Formats: sequence, C-alpha cells, structure tokens
Amino acid sequence: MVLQELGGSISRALQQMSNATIIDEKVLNECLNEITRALLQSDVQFKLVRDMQTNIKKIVNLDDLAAGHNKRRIIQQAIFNELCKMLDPGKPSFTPKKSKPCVVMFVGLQGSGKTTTCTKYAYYHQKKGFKPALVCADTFRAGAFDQLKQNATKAKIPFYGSYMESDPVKIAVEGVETFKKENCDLIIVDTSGRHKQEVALFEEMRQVSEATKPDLVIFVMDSSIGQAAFDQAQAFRQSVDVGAVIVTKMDGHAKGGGALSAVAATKSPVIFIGTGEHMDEFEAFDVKSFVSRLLGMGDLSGFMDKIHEVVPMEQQPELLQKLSEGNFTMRIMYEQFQNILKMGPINQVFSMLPGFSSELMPKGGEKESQAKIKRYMTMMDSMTNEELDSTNPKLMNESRMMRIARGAGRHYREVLDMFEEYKRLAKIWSKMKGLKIPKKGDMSALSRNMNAQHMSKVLPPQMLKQIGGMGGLQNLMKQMGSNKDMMGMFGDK
Ligand SMILES: Nc1nc2c(ncn2[C@@H]2O[C@H](COP(=O)(O)OP(=O)(O)OP(=O)(O)O)[C@@H](O)[C@H]2O)c(=O)[nH]1
Repeated sequence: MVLQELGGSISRALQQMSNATIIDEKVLNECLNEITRALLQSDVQFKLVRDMQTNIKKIVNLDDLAAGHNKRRIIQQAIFNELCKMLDPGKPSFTPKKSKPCVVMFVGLQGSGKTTTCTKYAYYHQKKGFKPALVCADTFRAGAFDQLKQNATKAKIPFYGSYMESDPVKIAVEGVETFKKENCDLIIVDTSGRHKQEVALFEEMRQVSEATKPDLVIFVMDSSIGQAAFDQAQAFRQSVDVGAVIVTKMDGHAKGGGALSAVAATKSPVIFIGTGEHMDEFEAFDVKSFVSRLLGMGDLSGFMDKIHEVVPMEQQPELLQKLSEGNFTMRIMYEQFQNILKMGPINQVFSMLPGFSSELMPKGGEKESQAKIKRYMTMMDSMTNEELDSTNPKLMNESRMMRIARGAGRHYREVLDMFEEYKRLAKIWSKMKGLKIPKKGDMSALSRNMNAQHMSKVLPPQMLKQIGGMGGLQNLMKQMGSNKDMMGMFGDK
C-alpha cells in the first residue's frame, strides 16, 4: 500500500468512527482493525502494529471515560500519539555543527539509494552554510566513484576517491584526512552497498567505521523493501553503531511501513526522507509533521518553517501584516507562488499548505500543478499594478480578464479559473485577520500567537466537529500546552 493510500485509509477509519452516533467497544474495535489492516498492508512489522493496538486500547478505556469527555478526540489523539511513538525512538540523532568538523558514514543495501543520498545530504547542508565533502569508499561496485564524482561535481562539492586503489579503508582514511586539512566541516563517507548475507562486506564496513571513527553512521533504506526492513536494519546495527536512518524512494510506489520497522530495529530516528531522484528531492523528517500529513491533517508548522527558509527576512513582516489585515491580494498570491516554486518539490510543499493541497494539487499531479502555477504567473504578469494590489474582487470584470487573457496568450476561461483560485485562497487566508504580528516576522512566535479563535476559523468544519467544536478545541489546546502541535491539524481536506 503506498503512503498516500495508508493516510487515506487511516483518515477514513477515523471518519467512519466519527460518523457513529455512539462510540462503544464495537465501534472502537472496528476503527482499530481498519487501521491495523492499513498498517500491515503498508509493511509495518506485525509486532509493532499489535503493540500499537494494545496500547490504544489501554489508553482509551471507554468504561472509564467520564461522561462529557470527547471520546472521539481522545481516540484520535491516542492514534496520533501511538503513530508518533512508533516513529520516535526517544533519542535525538547526532546533528553536525559548523563549529566542529565531523565525519558521517553512510551504509545500506546495494541499490538502496545510498550514493544519491550522500550527495543530497551534502547539498542540503551546503545550502545551510556547511562546507561538506564526499569520500567514495565503495571499491566494490564499478562505477560507484564515477557516480559520486558526477553528483558531487554537479553540486560543486569536493570529492575524493580512486580508480586504482582497492582497499576501501585506505581510501576512507586518506579522504577524511585530506578534507580535515582543507577545513571541511562535514565529511561524508560513502561505503559499498551490501547484500544481507555478505559477511566480508559487513566486515569491511566495520573496518571503515573503526578507521574513520564517524560521529554518525546513517543507515539508508529503500522504502519499498517491505517486511524485510526490520531484519535488514538489525543486521546493519549489529556490525556498526547506526545512529540515524534515511528512508529513500518515498515517492511513487513507496511503502511507508518499512520506515517504522527500521526505527524499531535500529532504535535510531529517521532524519530525512528521499522523495525523488533529484538533488533537492530530500526532506528533513519531523515525526509529528509526518504523522499529521499521513492522517491528512496538513502541516502548517512545517509550512511556516519552510516559509521561514525561503521568504527573505525583509519580506516576512510585510507579508504577515497584510495577512493580519485580511488583505490577500493577487500580488501576494504571485509572491507565494514564486516562493512555492523556490521551496523545492512542489508536492511536499502543497501537502503542508491549508487550502492549497486539495484543489490545486491532485494526487500524483505535481507536474501539472507546477505547470498550472507557472501559467497563473504568466497571466498575472499581464495584470496592472492596480489589479495586483486590489482587494476588491469586483475590479476584475470581464473586459479586464479578456485583456489579461490576450496579453498572456491564454484563454479567457483560464484567467477566470485563476481568479476563482485566488478567491478561494483569499477566503481561507482572510480568516487570519486580526492575528497579532510578532516583531521581526518571527514565525514560531506567530504560531504561539494563534489562538483557538483563529484556529476554529481555519479548520475545516468537519474537523472542528470531530474535535468537539470550539470547546473541544480550547480544551485540546490547553492540554497540549503548545500551539505548535495543533498547527499540524490545519488541513483543508
Ligand atoms: N525515485 C527515487 N529514486 C531514488 C531515490 N534515491 C535514489 N534513487 C535512485 O535509486 C537508484 C539507486 O541509487 P544509488 O544511489 O545508485 O544506490 P546505492 O545504494 O548507492 O547503490 P550501491 O552503490 O550499489 O550500493 C538510482 O537510480 C537513484 O537515482 C529517491 O528518493 N527516489
């Protein structure tokens, strides 16, 4: 079962439960069985799923719940928490610091996407101001060095390797020494891919680890390996001190369940996921955001962080001010489209945005969505400043739209479509009116300033009903103590 289907099945099970007039043992069991089935089909290890089910039943004791408690919300929250617990081993991974040079070693099965991921990891940190370098200690696969060299050159990252030397330990040590001298602060060592049974290659990996003394060993796992994930991850952990997991190929036909099993086997957190073959198809992994998106709840906190990353600091207060005044103009939409295109793979960003995901981003239609955004932007290029900055929808009459269509070489119908999309987004964002704007556009402060009132306006009515209306929402926020967690629930589905 692919990841999107898993999310869909879980959301449906929750929805069915919410539709029941009374939630009793039978309804709860049906809901949990549905979720169990979905997780098993997604290749989550059987034991993990069984434990989860037992835990939820322990937490949600229907008889003990005093009258007046919102049972649906408690069950939903329990499922959310259990899924988070499955993915969170409870200890954070080592994170590289610019001030101190560090060595990170990559291990994984042959073809898992290790070499590609090494470059993605280096590129990600390079964008954050690190000085990364790549060492190819894979002397087993002919062509591995060329592949790394090619990727590294593309990303302008220094690399080290040899066509002649056959001893991976020697290359690894020389590469690490070389880059330490060159003051690189993140030295990444790519090792040979292994089959599970290859004792010699496991021994080689152990020796490379012993010689280079990595600060972190990352286990790279292909998300489609299914039920085998647990055993494979454990085999690696027995030879080297795995400290983090990266799950690749989460795009396409990925089965998400293997990730959960790998976390359980290595007791190490997933730190990134690979979502495509390209360098920037790589996402930092956050458990709560992931589960939130898996359950179809959207992830506004992730979106806020993304905005923080790509919207220039000087633009932020201005944008927030405009949103707080309820002035969502075409120009803001244009700028947001520009930012979205800058943020990287569009499907990742869309799944975080309230309102953007469902209409503009049909599942699997990233290319079309990207083209649509570009088309919208071309049409907006033919608009006047007055039109772009107006908040009066009446300004956009037929003759103006005809003119824009002619100017952009598009059909009138397409301009109309774009305008409908603008109105839809303006309606969603207008609910941010009155939001207190923190100084210097601090996004996390903005999250904190969101109160139940704002949330109730932005939440889809169905979801608000599930939570237990305004009262339930206020209670939930009090209990959670932090608005940031709640931000994950801002989907518009
Ligand atoms: N769709 C998709 N493809 C990926 C992803 N990561 C890697 N790949 C592809 O998977 C294939 C194998 O990747 P490599 O990086 O060569 O794998 P490797 O683990 O280094 O292989 P060995 O050196 O043999 O161990 C390549 O075609 C990559 O482009 C991903 O996140 N999504």
